[in-house]
Amino acid sequence: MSTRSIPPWIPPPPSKVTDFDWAPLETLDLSLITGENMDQVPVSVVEQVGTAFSSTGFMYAINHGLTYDQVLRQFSIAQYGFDHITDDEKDRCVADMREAGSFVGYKPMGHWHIDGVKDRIEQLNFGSQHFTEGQHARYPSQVQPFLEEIHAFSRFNHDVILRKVLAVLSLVLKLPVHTLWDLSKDHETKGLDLLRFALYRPPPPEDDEALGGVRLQGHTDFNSVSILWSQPITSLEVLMPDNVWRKVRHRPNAVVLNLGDAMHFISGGLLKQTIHRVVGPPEDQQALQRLGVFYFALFNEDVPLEPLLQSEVVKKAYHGRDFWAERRAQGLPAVTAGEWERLRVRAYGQGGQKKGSDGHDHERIAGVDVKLYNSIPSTQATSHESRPATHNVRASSPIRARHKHLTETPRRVMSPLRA
Ligand SMILES: O=C(O)CCC(=O)C(=O)O
Ligand SMILES: [Fe+2]
Repeated sequence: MSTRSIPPWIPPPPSKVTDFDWAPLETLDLSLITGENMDQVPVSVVEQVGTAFSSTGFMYAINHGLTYDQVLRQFSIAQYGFDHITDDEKDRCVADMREAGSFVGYKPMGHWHIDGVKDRIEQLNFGSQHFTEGQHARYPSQVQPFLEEIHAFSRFNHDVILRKVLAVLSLVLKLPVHTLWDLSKDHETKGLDLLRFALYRPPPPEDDEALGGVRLQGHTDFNSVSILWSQPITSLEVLMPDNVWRKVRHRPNAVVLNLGDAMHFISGGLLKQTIHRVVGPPEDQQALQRLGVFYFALFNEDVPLEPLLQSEVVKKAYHGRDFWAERRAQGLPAVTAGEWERLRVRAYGQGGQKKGSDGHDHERIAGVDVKLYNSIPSTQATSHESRPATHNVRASSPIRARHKHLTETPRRVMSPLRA
């Protein structure tokens, strides 16, 4: 494999602000899952993961098998890409989000306009079906020399981390250990998995002002399992079961796992698609760019998002519910994983949301009510200095809103994306 020499990406220093009410997340030790087919799973792991994903819905995972240097190499490639791709190449490779509902390629800043505010997130998305040589031209020429390395890393996410997580989750659903893997394994021919590099640039103060410091609106991911490679900028927040946003603490060389809509549907709602968002970091990180590396896994595109009712626990969780009632009433089947992904990508951030009586933004996708959250206050550190700077300046910031008992109308902010 080529390992072209490029400047190493040095993780930015962690914030000195540490007195947050951090999200108390469980840690999955992936080395406990063994066997050639990654199907030897201790009972204690099944219990731990089952509890985590039916409550908080987020977990750390460690001992995945890559060294931190191997992971940082991907961050270096990502940074190199964002630093060197020319405007012409960005234009040439822009992802067809509106028509095809696909993130594959380059996502420019500002594709999402909400209430006149443009997002400040650039992305490069590598599709699992688009690593073959004939597909290389989809990607900017500046990153083409790295596609082999990116592909290998992407495969590692799928073939090791995802496979282990799906083995555990199949057992959580009391199904044969390979069930969820069998629905996901053909990602290079029938899948829409994405390896994503993302660069969050600090917004101009007026944008932060308008959006209350929120940079990616509270959302659920669209896919099955999201693998977020931990990075040091303190910005990711999870909406916990007690309805409080808590920050996810950086752990070097760990991943943060969460589940998306597709897993929620297929498990009859037993497994949670947890709401999360990205907010401005503490003062000492405000000026920094935030680089992210993510793997968004999905079931193969033709898999219907029907609950797996052969599982007794799924059946029980689904009792009295019908995710696809509206479609059935029109004589239509449940959507497939691919359809759901494309519909959400197309709609995302295009202004189709409506404010609900609960204050959240709602989008109707395939007859399902999809919520985008902005109005719940963030839990903050106890000291004044530790609050994100943007949260100190606005009368209507989330912090102030909390003190006003949430009487303000929530703002519409950029919704997230994918996954
Ligand atoms: O930037 C992050 O940490 C999370 C990004 C995210 O939630 C998404 O892209 O769906
Ligand atoms: Fe997300």
